[in-house]
This record gives sequence, C-alpha cells and structure tokens, in this order.
Amino acid sequence: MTTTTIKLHPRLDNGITDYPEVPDFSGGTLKCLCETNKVEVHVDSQTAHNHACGCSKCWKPDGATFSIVAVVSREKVQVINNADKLKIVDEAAAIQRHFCTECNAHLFGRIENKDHAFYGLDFVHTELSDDKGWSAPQFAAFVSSIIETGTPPSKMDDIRKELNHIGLPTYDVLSPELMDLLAAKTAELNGISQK
Ligand SMILES: N[C@@H](CCC(=O)N[C@@H](CSCO)C(=O)NCC(=O)O)C(=O)O
Repeated sequence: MTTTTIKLHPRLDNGITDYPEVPDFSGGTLKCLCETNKVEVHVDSQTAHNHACGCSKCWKPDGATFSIVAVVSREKVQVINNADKLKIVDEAAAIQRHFCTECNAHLFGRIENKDHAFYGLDFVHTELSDDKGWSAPQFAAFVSSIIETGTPPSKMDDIRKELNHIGLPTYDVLSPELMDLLAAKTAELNGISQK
C-alpha cells in the first residue's frame, strides 16, 4: 500500500494494523526489547491522543521514520520490573523520556514541569505491549520534523499523501486539540482570561 520507499512504521506501512481497539480496554504492560530482564511498565488505563510522531526525540523502532506515541495519566503508569535499567534521555527536556539503557527503547516520557499544559500525562509507546485493545493512532504530528533527521523534502508530498491515505490527518506540530490546550495554558500563565 505504501506509495513511497520511506518506511513510516511497521504498524502503519500496511495501513493501521494491530490496533483492535477495545471499548472497555483497561490497559496492559509495556516491555522493553531486551531478551531477558525486561524493563516492564504497567499502564492501568486505555491511552488517549495516540499518534504518529515525526519529531527527532520520540523513540522509533529500527528503520521507522515515525514513532507511535499516546498519552495516559501519570498515576496509571508504574514500573514493575527492572527499574534499575532505566535512565532519562534528557533531564532538561519538557518530556523526560525514560529509556532502557540496554535496548534503548523508551518506556515512558514524563512531564515534571507543573506549568506545562500536559503536566499529569505520560507519553507511552503501546507497541511495546502484547496486550490487545489499545487505542489506534488518530493523526500524524511533527511531520515536517522528519526532514531534520534526514528525510529529503522532495519526499514529503508522498509521505503526507500516504499518511492521509491510511486515515491520519497530518500536522507539522500537534493536533489542533492539543495545540489549543498548549495555547490556553500559555494564556493562563500570562494572566489572560478567555471571554
Ligand atoms: N522539530 C523538533 C520538534 C520536537 C518536539 O517539539 N517534539 C514534541 C513531541 S511530543 C510527541 O508528539 C515535544 O513536545 N517535545 C518536547 C520534548 O521532547 O521534551 C524535533 O524534531 O526535534
């Protein structure tokens, strides 16, 4: 189905596969890619805002151009095994991505800044879970950002078409709904009331 030679992501290249979203799904366990002593993180909830992300910072499986990442309340995220293998990619980043120091998979990204619009939410890659029922990707974010990591601008038209073809609207930042939340937080922090 892919019209471009670019690999979007194994779960997007043949359409949106492996996302049999289940209405009352209540979560599952994310496991890192190590053969043994896997880091395990239990997510005790369905996720929201699942999306393909083209930014340079979100974890992608080998060969993929996009990550697939969703959010969930931080209280629902608990490391249950091999926490000692986790480290933070960049403590100065808005999203503190906790990765496995052996296989490099990102288990969860946490926002610690209480003034951030998304404080209280963790970012997770549910492809790291064998449990079936997680929410499916709904849009593609930070699409132009893939140029920053080597995709030629000449391929962007085909890539956007392909993302649209599989049902994902494309944005060069986040979705309008999430951008509105970020802007409303900025207004709040600046003491501007919405009439
Ligand atoms: N062009 C940059 C964009 C980086 C960026 O802003 N990434 C988003 C991704 S969130 C998931 O969709 C973000 O909010 N980052 C905050 C952070 O990483 O701490 C690039 O590609 O690097």
